[in-house]
Amino acid sequence: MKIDGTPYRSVWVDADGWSVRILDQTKLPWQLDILQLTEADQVAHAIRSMQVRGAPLIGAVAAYGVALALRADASTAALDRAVAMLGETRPTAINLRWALDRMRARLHNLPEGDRVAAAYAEAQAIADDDAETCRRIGLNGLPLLQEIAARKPGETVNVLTHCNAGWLATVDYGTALSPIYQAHDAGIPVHVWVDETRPRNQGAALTAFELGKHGVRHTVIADNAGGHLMQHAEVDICITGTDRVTRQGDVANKIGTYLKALAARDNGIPFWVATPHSTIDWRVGDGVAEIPIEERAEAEVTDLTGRTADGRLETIRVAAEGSPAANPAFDVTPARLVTGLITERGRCEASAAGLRGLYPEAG
Ligand SMILES: CSC[C@H]1O[C@H](OP(=O)(O)O)[C@H](O)[C@@H]1O
Repeated sequence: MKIDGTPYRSVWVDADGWSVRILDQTKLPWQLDILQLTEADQVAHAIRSMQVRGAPLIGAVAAYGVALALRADASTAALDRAVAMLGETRPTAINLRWALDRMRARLHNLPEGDRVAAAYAEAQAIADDDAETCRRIGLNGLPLLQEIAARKPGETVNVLTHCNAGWLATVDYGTALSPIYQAHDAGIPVHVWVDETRPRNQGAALTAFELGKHGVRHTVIADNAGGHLMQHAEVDICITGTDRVTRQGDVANKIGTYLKALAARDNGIPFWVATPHSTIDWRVGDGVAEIPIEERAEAEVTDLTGRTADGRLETIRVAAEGSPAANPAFDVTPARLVTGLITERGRCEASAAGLRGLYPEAG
């Protein structure tokens, strides 16, 4: 996607042919800092600190982290160390495990001398696959918005989304935002209610930034405003991303998603989840019982980072001194509250049968 006319992906190999470039998402929307990563340890830090974030992007960047590790040491021990280190950075998004498993399977049996080139090629394939997958998710989600527009000709289609599941959360195009970009580009009058998404404000900072740069009408709202807007017919559809979909259709996503799904169900509003194949965890059935939920630092809840009037980034404490905080970073929405899944292969109901229908090879 573009920022002020310049095309970007969220991760790419530098012109030097080996170092890895990322946008530092902890500085957006205030600063466009492009970081150069030269070692696997820096990739691990970038994922852990959320300089890069978003399930598909985490997987793609970790894949390049393996390539950087092998460039320094192509031994099997180094490969295993890199996979283990990168795999421990964040526990909920299954894309991380998916990408690392794919890299290990591709590289483990190769002669050491062939591993570096193969690692960069496989990481590039993962990145290219993600971009094309997300573009297709947009095409498969577009009819949902076209149907709403057809029901209310000339009126705005109002979409509510949570967190950031745009191109910044993927290699390109995004997942939940991909159908919105397609609709906007097709001339459908679309407006997006952007949940600020406490505590890290991925919505207010990143989704709003993305939509603004693409010219999509949007309004940032407090996380707790969504139910009210749904009660007053201000929301036609909810579309979110996900960090892990179970084989029965349960959905792990940013904390607060479950509450939005409850409000949507109570108000008869469709609640769709956009997911690439790399986010489906076929080994897990009951998401609430089985998906590990990342617990992040208390400071993310007690403190807030923003830009001062004179343009400086500053972090201030917003919670009472001495008060502890809890910070579960994700929750699980049971399949019964999900209207359907938007994938690169089409749309399906959030169920084992629905998923097997699109992915028969999953067995
Ligand atoms: C397209 S995946 C986006 C997904 O990832 C986000 O989590 P985080 O910002 O902590 O990486 C959030 O759950 C989004 O829905």
